[in-house]
Amino acid sequence: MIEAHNLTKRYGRQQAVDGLTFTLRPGQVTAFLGPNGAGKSSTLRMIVDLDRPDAGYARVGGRRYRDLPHPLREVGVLLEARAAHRGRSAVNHLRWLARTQDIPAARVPEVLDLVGLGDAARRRVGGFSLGMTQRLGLAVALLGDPGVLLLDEPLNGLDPEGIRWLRTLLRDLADEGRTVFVSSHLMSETALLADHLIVIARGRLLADATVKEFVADQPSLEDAFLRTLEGAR
Ligand SMILES: Nc1ncnc2c1ncn2[C@@H]1O[C@H](COP(=O)(O)OP(=O)(O)OP(=O)(O)O)[C@@H](O)[C@H]1O
Repeated sequence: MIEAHNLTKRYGRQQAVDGLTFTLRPGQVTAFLGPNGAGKSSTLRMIVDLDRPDAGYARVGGRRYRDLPHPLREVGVLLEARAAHRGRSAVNHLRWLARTQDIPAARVPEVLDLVGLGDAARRRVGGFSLGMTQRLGLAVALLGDPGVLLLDEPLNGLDPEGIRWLRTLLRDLADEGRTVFVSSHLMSETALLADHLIVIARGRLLADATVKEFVADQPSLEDAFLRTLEGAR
């Protein structure tokens, strides 16, 4: 479970996140939607303590991120897909992370296979394509077999086969009882991927609903989304 309560963040004069409150339940894929600059990444960063809120708080499984003894084993995060050391191989990057979090080394080949990087395990990360880099980011997120996944635009850079693969993977992870939170700008993909939606604009909550409820009588998720944004102006 992920809880945000009155989460608020200002950068200088920019109100990035403005009193956001929501609760995400396990067993569902929740999409995080909002236009550019809406505050999605800022919210995700505050959930995992990469940024301090000015007010409010976020909790993962009832605890603040900083109080989790082995964060990677509880929350899998894909925020900056290019965060891996470029000179390292994928397998060495994951082994190093596993060591820091008391995760058995045997998990490394497992996650590499899971994300389809088994054959590229020994290649330098610096030579990876965008899609491969996303897959490595997912491997990092899945390394600790966490119950909560926070993925910032994980579909970016994936080819159609990769998108379908990720959709199935996220569905399976949710069906296993995990909480899956995914930001995206791809409306038709989101409609296929998500059960639930959190929609924000200018840091404020516009909708917290099932995809079905949110789309209601609109022709598509894209229509419902754009209409909601217009209504909030
Ligand atoms: N470190 C920072 N310093 C200054 N301003 C920031 C910082 N991080 C975010 N902002 C500002 O906060 C607002 C929200 O940005 P954020 O990246 O959270 O939005 P987003 O919804 O993830 O956008 P996108 O869909 O474009 O990735 C924007 O106006 C952005 O310029």
